[in-house]
Amino acid sequence: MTPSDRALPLQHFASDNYAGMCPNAARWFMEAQTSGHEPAYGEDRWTQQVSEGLRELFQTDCDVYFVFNGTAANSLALASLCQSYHSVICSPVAHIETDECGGPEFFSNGSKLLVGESESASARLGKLTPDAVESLVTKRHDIHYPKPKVVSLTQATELGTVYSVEEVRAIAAIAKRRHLKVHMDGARFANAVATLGCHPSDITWRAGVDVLCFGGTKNGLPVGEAVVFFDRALSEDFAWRVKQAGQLASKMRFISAPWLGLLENDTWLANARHANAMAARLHAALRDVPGVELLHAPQANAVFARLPQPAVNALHAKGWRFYQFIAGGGCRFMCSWDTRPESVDAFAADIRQACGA
Ligand SMILES: Cc1ncc(COP(=O)(O)O)c(C=O)c1O
Ligand SMILES: C[C@H](O)[C@H](N)C(=O)O
Repeated sequence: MTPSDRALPLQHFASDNYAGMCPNAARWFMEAQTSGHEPAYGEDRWTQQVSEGLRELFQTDCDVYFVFNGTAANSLALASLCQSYHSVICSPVAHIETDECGGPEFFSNGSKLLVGESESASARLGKLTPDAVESLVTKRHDIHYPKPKVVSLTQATELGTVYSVEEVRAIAAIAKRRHLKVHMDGARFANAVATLGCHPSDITWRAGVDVLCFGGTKNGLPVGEAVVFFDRALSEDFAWRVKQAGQLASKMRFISAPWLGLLENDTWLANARHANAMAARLHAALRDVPGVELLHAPQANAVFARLPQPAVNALHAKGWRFYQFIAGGGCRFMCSWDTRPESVDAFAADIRQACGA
């Protein structure tokens, strides 16, 4: 039986971007839709309500903006933290380095990304490490070197791992000591909080993070990421930066209202917990399949594995979609808020068959 023969529509393991809108987000989207005429450009009641909701969630008076996607969120947030002659320290597998097509450099008018290398186990798991940050910050102080100004962490990382509270604090402590700002690419922030079981403030402003790009798209929204400044001094004029970049939605309510669906009853966490659980289910199902080399245990909603190319080809021929270009390491099997256990089991069965088990 091929995936297309299955009764339910096929679900893929390429990206959590493949999933649709979760029911709660959809309900709020329709609530905003059926209201008739409403103020534009963020002056609507839903945008105000969800901004207040995020301040309550993070337990601090943070400044909140909404943009269409994560690349814009990261690029504009970084541009607001540094000048063109500054540099941003990130991990070698950081999305801002590998998958944003120079957006951060473009929107900051030239800030350079400095890749923090380390031989440590953490670095091999996609994390930026304190020693890598310290090494880059102290490497040079001459006028020819783009002055480090920001440290960027991805939480959860591009390799599906999660910084602990202590790890975030350790990097932020170096950043503060070296007068750097801390940016967090939180495209999968919900998945990290679900894994850690901590309060969202514990791995953000309480740990020293200055700005969080809070991903909603991968968590069940149709579109839309929140840029959350925990230091309002850093968001001065950010609204104009958003407008100039073409990221200010005129009908902002259709981005912000679905966010209320995520915040309601902590749906954002429930969606993330489910996606993480599906990754754990897939990892367990693949553990004893001959030919499958599991790269590391999942800490969020992705499983990374190396498969023989013929098996990859056979899976693609059966209609399964998944990426092989992430972080230069094997196949990435990404689970979403709506991934069904049956889809995981069917995919694992096809992997087993493709590997000749
Ligand atoms: C870690 C990470 N950061 C940011 C993004 C945002 O990318 P996009 O501009 O595709 O929404 C993504 C992928 O979507 C991602 O995986
Ligand atoms: C890889 C692609 O850029 C997207 N961020 C994803 O994670 O699917």
